Amino acid sequence: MTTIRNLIGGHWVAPANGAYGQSVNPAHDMEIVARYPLSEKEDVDRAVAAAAEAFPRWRSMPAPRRAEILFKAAEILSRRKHELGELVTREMGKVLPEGLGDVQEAIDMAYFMAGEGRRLQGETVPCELPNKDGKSIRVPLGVFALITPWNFPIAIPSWKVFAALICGNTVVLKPSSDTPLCAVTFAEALQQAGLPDGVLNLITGSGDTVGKALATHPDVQGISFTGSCAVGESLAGAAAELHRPIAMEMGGKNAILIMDDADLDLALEGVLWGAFGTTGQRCTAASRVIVHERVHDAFLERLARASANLSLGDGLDKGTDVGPLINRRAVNKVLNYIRIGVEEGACLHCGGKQASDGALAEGYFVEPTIFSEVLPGMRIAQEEIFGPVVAVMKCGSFEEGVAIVNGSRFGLSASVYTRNVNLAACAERDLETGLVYINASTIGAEIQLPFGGFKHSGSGHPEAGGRMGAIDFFSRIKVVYRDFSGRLQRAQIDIS
Ligand SMILES: NC(=O)c1ccc[n+]([C@@H]2O[C@H](COP(=O)([O-])OP(=O)(O)OC[C@H]3O[C@@H](n4cnc5c(N)ncnc54)[C@H](O)[C@@H]3O)[C@@H](O)[C@H]2O)c1
Ligand SMILES: N[C@@H](CCC=O)C(=O)O
Repeated sequence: MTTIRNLIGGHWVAPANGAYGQSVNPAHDMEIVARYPLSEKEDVDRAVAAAAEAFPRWRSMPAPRRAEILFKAAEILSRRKHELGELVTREMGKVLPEGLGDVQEAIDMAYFMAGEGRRLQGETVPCELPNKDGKSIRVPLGVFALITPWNFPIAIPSWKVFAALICGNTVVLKPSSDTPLCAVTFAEALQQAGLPDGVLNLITGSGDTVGKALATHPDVQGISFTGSCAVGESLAGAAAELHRPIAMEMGGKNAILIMDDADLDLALEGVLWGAFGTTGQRCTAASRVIVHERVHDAFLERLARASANLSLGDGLDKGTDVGPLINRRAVNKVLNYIRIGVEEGACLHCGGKQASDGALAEGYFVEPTIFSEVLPGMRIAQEEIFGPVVAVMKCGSFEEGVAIVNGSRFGLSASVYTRNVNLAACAERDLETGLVYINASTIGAEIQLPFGGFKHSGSGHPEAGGRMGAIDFFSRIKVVYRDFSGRLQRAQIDIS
């Protein structure tokens, strides 16, 4: 077990109150992975002060020089990929190939954002008057509060940290209390890469205390939040009052639509991976599957057979397909939704129980669960469960299928399986989600494009990835006019 500290102004320091919490291995809940500071407002104040102090020098460093540090961070993360991937599996529970993928996403993001250091351009435009020019430039905002969840414990901090830093901001990162050691190890890699003191600060502790104090701190200029709708929307109200920009990446109720002409082998793989990969704990997880009535029964039977063959276990074991849920609260939440589904009259087609045979009793395991005969309005088809539970529905046409997909308060990711190019094009146009996949599952977005949801899944600023998303959110545009005529030009033209 490791005892971790907060990172403030380049130093690893104990919390002022001396209080600690524990993160555990969700596959073996007796194994304590780390003790982490249960920080309070005082610690947040110190971290924000350190970030504010570091800001002027970091902002003045040319972006290509800032990029060199990010390139180095990418190299260090690559060298330490296996160690970090295993840590992700131990602290968060996802299977090792996904743990390694989590780290790889951070490496990709570091390289991508480092490249952006040479492309932080604005524009230069011709002016209406002679001897005058005008340009727009990108400038950083100042100190950013970065608040992150546990399900991508290295990748998600990296989305925010690298984008904020390359634009010249300094940051205070508040990771989830379920995965503090992952965040600390990530921050250590950036320190090793030569990041100046105070540019990245990290404070652990509860959301209600540390997260709230950070998001509402008077010296914070912007907030980037990824997590649940309930928390995100509460922060949005506070951010509006404080007049500061906030990006919110929140939950989903993502759907796969399978048409009668689809390649069913491909669709089956997409549903299995989308619904049960990461134990259903992705914002993009496929939790609704809408199947054309002509292929519904055959597909359902194949899906049930394939999911019954998935092997549950410790994600570090080679044969494991599905790891544990993050904690006991998550197990109770998922089992409660399974009970609700049964009460609502859906058919519990397979799974549905906590798995507790042998070593599984030591962890937070729930069987991959399929409900069939689900109606679109049922709670299991509308609310984010965030576990290995999928609701299968039937549709009679493409239009009906699209209406079911869109009949949700969420709008993060959707996919369609069809061999008909016209239907694929219509899906691309008509699906009301920030991400649309054609003949691929709802998960597995790439970092070089913006990532964000419509409706209650996001704030409409897709700050996670891509130039249009991240760079636009973490910088603002300043316009500069230079008049080098040396005289009053107003008289020469009708000008407002
Ligand atoms: N759209 C995306 O990109 C994306 C990605 C991953 C996860 N998610 C969503 O995240 C959720 C799961 O993550 P979670 O359980 O960690 O979410 P959560 O909302 O409980 O916590 C997210 C972060 O917010 C902090 N927090 C909690 N209460 C707070 C408050 N009052 N003020 C400030 N901060 C507070 C937490 O400590 C944590 O660091 C799911 O809903 C999932 O869909 C979304
Ligand atoms: N990057 C992941 C989603 C991250 C959130 O949970 C995906 O695209 O599936």
